[in-house]
Amino acid sequence: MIRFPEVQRKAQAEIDRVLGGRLPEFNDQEDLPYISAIVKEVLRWQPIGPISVPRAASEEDIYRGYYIPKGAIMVPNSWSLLQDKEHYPEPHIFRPERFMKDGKLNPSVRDPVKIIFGYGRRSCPGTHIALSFLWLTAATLLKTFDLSKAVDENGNTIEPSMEFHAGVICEPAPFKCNIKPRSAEAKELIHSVEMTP
Ligand code: HEM
Repeated sequence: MIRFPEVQRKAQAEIDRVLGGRLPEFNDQEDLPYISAIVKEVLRWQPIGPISVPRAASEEDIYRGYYIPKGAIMVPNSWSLLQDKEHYPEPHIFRPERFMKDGKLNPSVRDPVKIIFGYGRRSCPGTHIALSFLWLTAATLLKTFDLSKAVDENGNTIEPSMEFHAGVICEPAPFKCNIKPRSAEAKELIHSVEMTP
């Protein structure tokens, strides 16, 4: 959101139009398709698991002309599937709109969820809970806070480095930013859900 403020503005416009002055709930998902599109694009654009869990071939096989001996270890390249130009034109660009059509989610676009949570019968059993919480966290943050670039002591904007740690789990390197309540009303909403000990 810090790097792509126009996405943040569009998401907040959708949230304000649909929710008015209240916080999002799980059952708002259908009415907030752009938030769902952002979650899909976040999972696609910089996948947390660019390669998936290796598999061993239980039998020998031939796939697209390649001979695969029994016992061969195969490493799924999720990154390459998520960067496939045929499914995601200009794949290096962060563009949630690629998942939308006529104001709704477009079911004909390949869903990154089918890739990022692994494959087959050992795919992630936490998929639904992870997606629900990702969605609710994104919607709640965007409803209540403005995220923006930090400013240094001389008043210069600090651009986020956009560096990512390489590894089995790929996460962004630490970066400075501003996170501020959007309004006095947003502040009240935040305090209204504060946990009491
Ligand atoms: C964005 C969040 C998450 C991502 C991207 C993710 C991704 C993955 C991937 C790629 C695998 C390997 C699947 C395969 O072998 O094909 C996996 C396995 C697994 N995940 Fe997740 N996961 C997430 C959240 C969660 C959560 C919230 C839970 C639990 C509540 C969970 C529980 C598990 C378990 C138990 C396995 C091992 C399944 C098995 O080997 O049979 N995951 N996950």
